[in-house]
Amino acid sequence: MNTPPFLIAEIGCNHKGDMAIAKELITTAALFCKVDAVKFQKRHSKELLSEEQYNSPHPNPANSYGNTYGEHREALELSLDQNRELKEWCEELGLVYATSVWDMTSAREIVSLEPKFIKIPSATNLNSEILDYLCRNYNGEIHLSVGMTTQAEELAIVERFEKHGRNKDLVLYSCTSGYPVAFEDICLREITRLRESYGNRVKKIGFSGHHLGIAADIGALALGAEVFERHFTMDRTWKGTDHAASLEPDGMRRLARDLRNVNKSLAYKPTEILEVEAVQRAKLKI
Ligand SMILES: C=C(OP(=O)(O)O)C(=O)O
Repeated sequence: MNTPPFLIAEIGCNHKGDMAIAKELITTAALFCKVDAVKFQKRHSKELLSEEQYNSPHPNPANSYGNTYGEHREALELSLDQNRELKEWCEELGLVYATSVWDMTSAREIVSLEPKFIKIPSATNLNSEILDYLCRNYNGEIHLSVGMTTQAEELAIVERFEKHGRNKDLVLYSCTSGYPVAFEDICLREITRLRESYGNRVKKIGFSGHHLGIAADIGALALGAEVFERHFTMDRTWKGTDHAASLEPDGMRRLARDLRNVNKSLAYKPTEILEVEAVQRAKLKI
């Protein structure tokens, strides 16, 4: 029997800074879509951004929730206490809660919540201070995306985890960092390359998708990905970069269903003629 796929609805900042929307997304992900986990993002924008970046306008003003990029990021941020409340809400609904951490303060804060896993986004995977901190101070799984990352950087990341003796807690995600990603840029065979290079050095290979539809995720499953992350929103037309690259509830529900069904079907025939076929063989075969 194949390991069941693990599907994460990436809420990220799609709650728009509103706890009611965050809870509605969690409840829908649990009860309607039946995913395994939901994920958020934690940032301290004053720590993460230079003063100049903080005070500059959003590069795409139509997507901005504030007068500057920094204000925009703050408007989309939930506090540590709010994250604690969301984790409790997830637990009540039987969902795994997780968060990606974008800076050291966020890493320390989220470690204190003791989630089942913590994610390192592609943008932060070269921050050795965060990687070392998590390897030393956090015992759960560490999930890490390799969008915007060279193969030499990728190897150095895996070696860093090995040096800490934490590589068997590492889930490495293939990812193309684009919003949304065109089909020709998804590059699903990167999953095969990651499996061949690191399959026996890390815990699992995953796929973090920012594309349209759900077909590519099924391809990723067939190529051996075991963990799947897709952005999740109540409405793809809402303002913001991630919404357009997200699945709405019915898309997420169909993805969860199809991943599980295709996973069951990925097998060789255990006998040359299956039981179901024996009946047909007696009736139909000439
Ligand atoms: C941006 C994130 O991930 P990825 O690099 O997989 O898109 C994230 O997890 O916050």
